[in-house]
Amino acid sequence: MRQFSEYKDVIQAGDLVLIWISRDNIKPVTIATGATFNTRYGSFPHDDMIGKPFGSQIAVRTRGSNKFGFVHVLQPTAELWTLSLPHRTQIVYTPDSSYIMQRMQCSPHSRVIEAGTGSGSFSHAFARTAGYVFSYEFHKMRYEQARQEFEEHDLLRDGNLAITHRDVCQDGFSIKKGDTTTFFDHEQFSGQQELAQVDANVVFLDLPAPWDAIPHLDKVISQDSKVSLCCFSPCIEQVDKTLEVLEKKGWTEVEMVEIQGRQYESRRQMVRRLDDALQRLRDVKERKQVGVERRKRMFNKLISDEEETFEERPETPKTQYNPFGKGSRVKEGDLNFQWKEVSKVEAEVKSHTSYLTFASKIVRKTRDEKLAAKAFAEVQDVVPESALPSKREKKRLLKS
Ligand SMILES: C[S@@+](CC[C@H](N)C(=O)[O-])C[C@H]1O[C@@H](n2cnc3c(N)ncnc32)[C@H](O)[C@@H]1O
Repeated sequence: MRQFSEYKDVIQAGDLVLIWISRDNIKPVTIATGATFNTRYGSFPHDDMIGKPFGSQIAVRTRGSNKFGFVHVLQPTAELWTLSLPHRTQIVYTPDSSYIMQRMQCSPHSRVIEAGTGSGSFSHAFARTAGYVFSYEFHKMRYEQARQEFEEHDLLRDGNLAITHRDVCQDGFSIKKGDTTTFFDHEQFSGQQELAQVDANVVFLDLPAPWDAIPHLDKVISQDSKVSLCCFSPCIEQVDKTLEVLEKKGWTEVEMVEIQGRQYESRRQMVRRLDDALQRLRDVKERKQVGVERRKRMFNKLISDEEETFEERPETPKTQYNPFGKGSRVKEGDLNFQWKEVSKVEAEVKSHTSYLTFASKIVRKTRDEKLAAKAFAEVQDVVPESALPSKREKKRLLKS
């Protein structure tokens, strides 16, 4: 079973699981009979997890107390892997990777180039969505670690990912036999070909100097379909240099985007009217007047040397409803009052990770009439006759 792209119901020995201890603490563990997973909340025997459905809560009694510690055992997904993977580099997080993939229309039809691999965070997301992923890393140790992880996660042999040890800025993206790569390990590619057909239509560059890698792309990108590119750069100076090369190399539709995650706090606020404010002022004035009169009476009693008696504090009616805070408390959303939805946004932006520079390229701009006719024929099978263009319209479209 491909652990990151197929689902199963029950945990078995040998499965990679992600153990959710807390929101910031998720640990990848391979389940083994007789093994134990130790945390500060207690020791969890793997045997308690085997046979349970994924997502189960596993509880153990904390030693020396009557309390229980618990964890949740989750099935691996690209998103959870991003939160739990061992960091070897800065990584791309899900808010960025999901946006980038949808902007580049990444789908099972996509052949992706990713450089560098880094900690393999984005590689997992790409591998789940794309048809094939070519990932490149020039740091030998990071290459080895990522290769081993991809192997353990079934992304290589039976999967749709290949990693190549390469400095793409210097040596480009072409892969040939003899290179340090997992590409030719795949049975399906173990034929006679010497040079790999990369044919990428999605390119993602998370490198310090993407402008040095971009000129090498022409040799490996698709000649027949639109190619989308995204460069992930933390500094605006890098964006500037990238833009220069993109223009020189004929990339179009260039756009720079920055993702800024913000926390919105949404709640309901009671609707306050002018009448409410006037009522509140009258109320305050009335209470003040009662107090002044009471103090005046007490003072008169003192100087007239009358026997001191404690006057009962006059009962002032309790405010039933005060939209300005004090008085009877009204629960947020109480149906007896009117409310409006409001939201508060965090004042500071905390999440700048990088600037995303998008561009696209169409290499062969001539129209393949046979392919167009085939596409029309395919559309005809799924679209009702009435929604299709007339014969004359079709001819005109084909000519245009
Ligand atoms: C920020 S990390 C990539 C993180 C990755 N996107 C992730 O989500 O885990 C950048 C990686 O690019 C690699 N790198 C830098 N320059 C390179 C080059 N010229 N060729 C190949 N890899 C390179 C670095 O070794 C590093 O591992």
